[in-house]
Amino acid sequence: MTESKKRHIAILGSTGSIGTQAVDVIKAHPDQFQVEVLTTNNNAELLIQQAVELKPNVVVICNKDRYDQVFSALDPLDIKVYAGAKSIASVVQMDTIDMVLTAMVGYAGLLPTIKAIEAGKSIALANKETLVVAGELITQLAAQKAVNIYPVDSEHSAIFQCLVGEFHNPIEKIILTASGGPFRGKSREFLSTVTKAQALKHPNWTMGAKITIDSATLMNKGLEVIEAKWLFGLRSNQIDVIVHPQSIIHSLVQFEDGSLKAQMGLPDMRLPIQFALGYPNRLKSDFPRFNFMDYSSLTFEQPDRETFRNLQLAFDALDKGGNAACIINAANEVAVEAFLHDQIGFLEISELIESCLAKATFIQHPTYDDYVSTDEETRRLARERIKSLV
Ligand SMILES: NC(=O)C1=CN([C@@H]2O[C@H](COP(=O)(O)OP(=O)(O)OC[C@H]3O[C@@H](n4cnc5c(N)ncnc54)[C@H](OP(=O)(O)O)[C@@H]3O)[C@@H](O)[C@H]2O)C=CC1
Ligand SMILES: CC(=O)[C@@H](O)[C@H](O)COP(=O)(O)O
Ligand SMILES: [Mn+2]
Repeated sequence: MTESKKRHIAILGSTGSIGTQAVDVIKAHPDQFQVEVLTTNNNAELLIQQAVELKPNVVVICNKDRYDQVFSALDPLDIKVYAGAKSIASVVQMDTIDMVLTAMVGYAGLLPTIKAIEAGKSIALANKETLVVAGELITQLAAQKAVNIYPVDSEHSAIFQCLVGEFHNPIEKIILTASGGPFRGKSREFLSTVTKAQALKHPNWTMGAKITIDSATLMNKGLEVIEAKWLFGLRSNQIDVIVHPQSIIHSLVQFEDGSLKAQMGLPDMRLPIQFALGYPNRLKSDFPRFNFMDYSSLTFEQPDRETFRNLQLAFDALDKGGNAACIINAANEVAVEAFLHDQIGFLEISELIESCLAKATFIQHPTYDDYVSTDEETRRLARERIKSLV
C-alpha cells in the first residue's frame, strides 16, 4: 500500500486485551495502518501512552472524571480529546476513518457499532455482544449500507478464513471449537465452591476478565453460537460445538460435498486481529509458528451441557428468537460482574440467566428502542434476584 492507501483505523477499547494486541499489530505495519481514534473506559495512563506513540486525531475517555488528565497530556500534541460514552458513538462517524475495530467489552459496544455502520465504516468485530444482542438489526443495517463485518473472534475468523474462495458454496454446517475452560470435566459439586481466581485462569488464552469468566461457564461458546448465526447466516441446527482442549484448531466448516476445512495455529489473537484489519491481504508476521512435534495429540470431546447450562441456554435463546438473546446477554453481564465481586457463586450465574429469561418481557420483533428497554429491564430483574440471594 502507498502512503495514501493506508487503512485508517478507530480502535474502540484500545487499552484492553484485544485493543493492546491490535496496537501491536498496527505498530508492526506502519506502512499499512494509521490510527485515527483510540477510546477507553477508565485507563487514562495507557490511553495517553498509546496516543503519544500512535498520534491519532482523536481520543475518547468514557469516564468524564479523567478528562482533565488526558486533555492536559494530549492537547499540546494537537490530539483532540473527548469524554463520555456519547462521544464514542459520534467519533466513529469521522470522515477520516476507514475501519472501526470494536474491542470494547459488553453491551456498550452496540450503539457505536450501529453509528459506525450507518456512516459506512467497515467493521472489525471483536465485540461479540453486539451481534448477540441485536444480530438481526446489525446484519440488516450492514447489508443496507453495503458494510462488511470482518470477524475478529478466533473461531469466527477461522470460519471466515475457511470461506475465502468458497463464498458461492453453501455451508452444510460449522463446528465451533471450545477449550472447555478451566473447569472442563468438573462436577456441579466441584463448581459450587470455585472462586473467581480459579475461574480467571484460562488454560490457553490471556483475555479480559468478562470473557474469561464466560469461557469458564461455557457462555462464551453460547454467545459465539449466536454470533456465528448472524455472521454466516446459519440456522441453529447448522452450528455444532466440540470441545478441543488444546485450542489449536480454531473452528471448521463442512461443505455440502462433506469436505471439512479447518483453520489451525497457536492460540494467538494477533493473527485474527491482523487478518481482519488487513483483509483481504495476509500480512507478514513474526508470531510464533505451530510445530506438530510439540503436540503428540489433538483431542475432542462433547461439551457437557448439563453441568455448564449456559451453552444450552444460549441455544434456547437462539431458537426462541426475538429479544431472547438480548435478555441472556444482559443477565449474563450482571451475573459475571456479581461473581467477580463475590456476590454470587459460579453456579448461580446460570440460575440468574435462566430466571431472567423466564421473567423479562419477550418481544418477537424488537426495534433498537426495544433492545435498550430489554437490556434495562433485564439488568433490573437480575439485580433484584442478586439482592434476594445475598
Ligand atoms: N480478549 C480476547 O482474546 C477476545 C475478546 N473478544 C471480545 O472482545 C471484546 C473485548 O474483550 P477484551 O479485550 O478481552 O476486554 P478487556 O476487558 O480486556 O478490554 C475492554 C476494553 O473496553 C474498554 N471498556 C470497558 N467497558 C467499557 C464501556 N462501558 N465503554 C467503553 N469502553 C469500555 C476498556 O477500557 P478500560 O481499559 O479503561 O477498562 C478496555 O479498553 C469482548 O467483547 C470480548 O468478548 C473476542 C475474542 C477474544
Ligand atoms: C480467543 C477467543 O476467541 C476466545 O473466545 C476463546 O475462544 C475463548 O476460549 P473458549 O473456547 O474457552 O471459550
Ligand atoms: Mn472466541
